[in-house]
Amino acid sequence: MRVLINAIQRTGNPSVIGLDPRPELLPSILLEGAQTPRDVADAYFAFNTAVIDALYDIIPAVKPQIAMYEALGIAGIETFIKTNEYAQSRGLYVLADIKRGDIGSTAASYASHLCGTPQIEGMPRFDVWHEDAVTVNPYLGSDGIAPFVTAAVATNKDIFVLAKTSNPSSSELQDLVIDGSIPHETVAEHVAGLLEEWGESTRDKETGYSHVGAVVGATHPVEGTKLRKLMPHTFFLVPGYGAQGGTGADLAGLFDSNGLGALVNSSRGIIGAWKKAAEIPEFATREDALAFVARSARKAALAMKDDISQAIAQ
Ligand SMILES: O=C(O)c1cc(=O)[nH]c(=O)n1[C@@H]1O[C@H](COP(=O)(O)O)[C@@H](O)[C@H]1O
Repeated sequence: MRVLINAIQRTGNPSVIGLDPRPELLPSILLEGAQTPRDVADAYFAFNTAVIDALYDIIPAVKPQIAMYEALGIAGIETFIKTNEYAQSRGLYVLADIKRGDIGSTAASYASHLCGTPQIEGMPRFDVWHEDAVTVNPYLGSDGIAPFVTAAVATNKDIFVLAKTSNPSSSELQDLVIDGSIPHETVAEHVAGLLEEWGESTRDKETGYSHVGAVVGATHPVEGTKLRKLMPHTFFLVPGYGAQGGTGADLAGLFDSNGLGALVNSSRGIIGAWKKAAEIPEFATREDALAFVARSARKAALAMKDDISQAIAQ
């Protein structure tokens, strides 16, 4: 996590902005005349670059969610990749939200998201996705995770594994108490133990954090605070702030004693901030619309930064 931690310290801002474009989050002028997936994907790219340009100096990272891009097929995937490349060129850490999980041999192919295409003799590896970290699902256990850990260590990148997710029905599985376990623990707490174990050999001496992070939703602050204590070497990605109801007050227990250890995500709350403006002007041109999106996103991101600083200072 050293690269991410350096970026957080450089900006003094442990937040990540989710690049999750959808048609309803774009000013309609950007989609005027759109007839094909490529037209929509091009509008998404213009939208993303406007947001990145507005924020790159005040945030450490972006988190593009692949679902929104996959929905557009090849044109969408191209926009996802171009967005990642553009964000990296602006100095941002790209945490790609791809949530993969499969048997070991297939996971090894998915892990090429981090370490490049599988190597065939005489052929170089291609870093096709331009990602610094990915999200991973632990449901298949250690053989589904190991290839990602190997890829992350080989490339000095990171993975973030789902532990306690922000959605309301996460309790259906993650809060189940494992009968017979001593001390009694929930499934999420058991995952916490596994994450410490999976990351152990990859810990950075200076920061104490491994290459294996955990996803812990801001919407479950009591459980999150418990998980923070169970995972002293595991950096948290904290989604659920903003649009899902998580607030600054919910974040305090998720950071470590140095005010590090967590990266708080907001997607709709920032890229859709323009829709909440007291007055939305008629946009005469696409440039006007993008400038308004950019200004609103910056204002919302600065407010989020302040909110998190206050939570850490508590
Ligand atoms: O892995 C994630 O990022 C994630 C995990 C989780 O528990 N909850 C969660 O909302 N997310 C993602 O975080 C983003 C949240 O978006 P907003 O609710 O718009 O801020 C989406 O891209 C979700 O897919």
